[in-house]
Amino acid sequence: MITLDGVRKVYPGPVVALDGIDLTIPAGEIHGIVGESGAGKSTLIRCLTALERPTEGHVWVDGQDLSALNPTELRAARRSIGMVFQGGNLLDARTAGQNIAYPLKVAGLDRGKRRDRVQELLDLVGLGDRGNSYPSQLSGGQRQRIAIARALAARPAVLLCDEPTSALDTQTTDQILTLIKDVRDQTGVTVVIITHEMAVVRDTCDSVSLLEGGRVVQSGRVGDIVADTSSRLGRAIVPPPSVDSPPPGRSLIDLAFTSRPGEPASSHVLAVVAELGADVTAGTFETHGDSQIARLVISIESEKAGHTVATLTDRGIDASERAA
Ligand SMILES: Nc1ncnc2c1ncn2[C@@H]1O[C@H](COP(=O)(O)OP(=O)(O)OP(=O)(O)O)[C@@H](O)[C@H]1O
Repeated sequence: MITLDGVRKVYPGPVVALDGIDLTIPAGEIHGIVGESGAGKSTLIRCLTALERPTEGHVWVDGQDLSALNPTELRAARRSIGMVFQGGNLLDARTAGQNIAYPLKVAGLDRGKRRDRVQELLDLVGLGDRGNSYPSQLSGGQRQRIAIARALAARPAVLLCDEPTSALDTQTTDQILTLIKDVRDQTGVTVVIITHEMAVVRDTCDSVSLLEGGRVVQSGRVGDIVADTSSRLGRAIVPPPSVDSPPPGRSLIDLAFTSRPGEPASSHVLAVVAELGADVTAGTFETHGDSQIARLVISIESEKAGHTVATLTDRGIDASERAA
């Protein structure tokens, strides 16, 4: 479990990078941290590894208040925190196996136990026969698998991933995210993923926090956030479908709604759309838990657009005209 309690970080300048962060991430959860460049994501992750000390507040990782530890205790505590960076950050002059063994050597594990643990980790990340390969002989996805194995070597309670897939293509990204989920399922490790890719949040994270100007402006279960049609973050995670511009004289209207057991919204919404004489242009439907999240684009004659949005809104449907 990770807890941040009133964490502020002010750099000389002064630059307020974190402005009072309160956040709890339960054990075994995969939590995404999203936000624009400069929002404070890297500072937050550096505070979680104690590479950075908060100016105010406390960071608890796996039951330990990092701010209360002396340098020796901190070195030991860092072993319970694994880190994975964009691009892997492997040591090029060492083989995959030696990269994974390195933290075990630092931890003082004897050679035989190291060898067994390295093989176990290579198997865990699906590269059981690549221990003798150098990073330059591996693909980007394979290097990232080795980086994950190295981060897990000392059996950390927490795995911090800073943009783990942003250097990878879509297929490799999916494989790495599946691996992170499998690792969490098998080991119970708590995972924090910093990402600018909303698809990572949608497909992988249990919960998410949005940082803006060093503050958490929204935080919660991904399923709840995407089900909340008024949430900007929810719409970023499940975006409306992209469609071509409408022909002259017609306008597009975006609808967002959520169907839950006992509250099936789709037939109601489609009936209102038909009653108003609008056409359905495109739609996205996604299931999160027991909710079905819908984003619909409808088209209508431009002079009826204002009335259509007002009627839909009156009937409790989230609707907005798409800017031309
Ligand atoms: N060492 C530093 N000294 C002074 N200011 C810093 C330092 N590190 C970060 N900052 C500032 O703190 C703020 C937050 O930066 P941070 O790197 O945490 O944001 P970020 O969300 O990770 O951005 P990015 O996505 O671009 O990496 C920014 O205004 C940044 O310029």
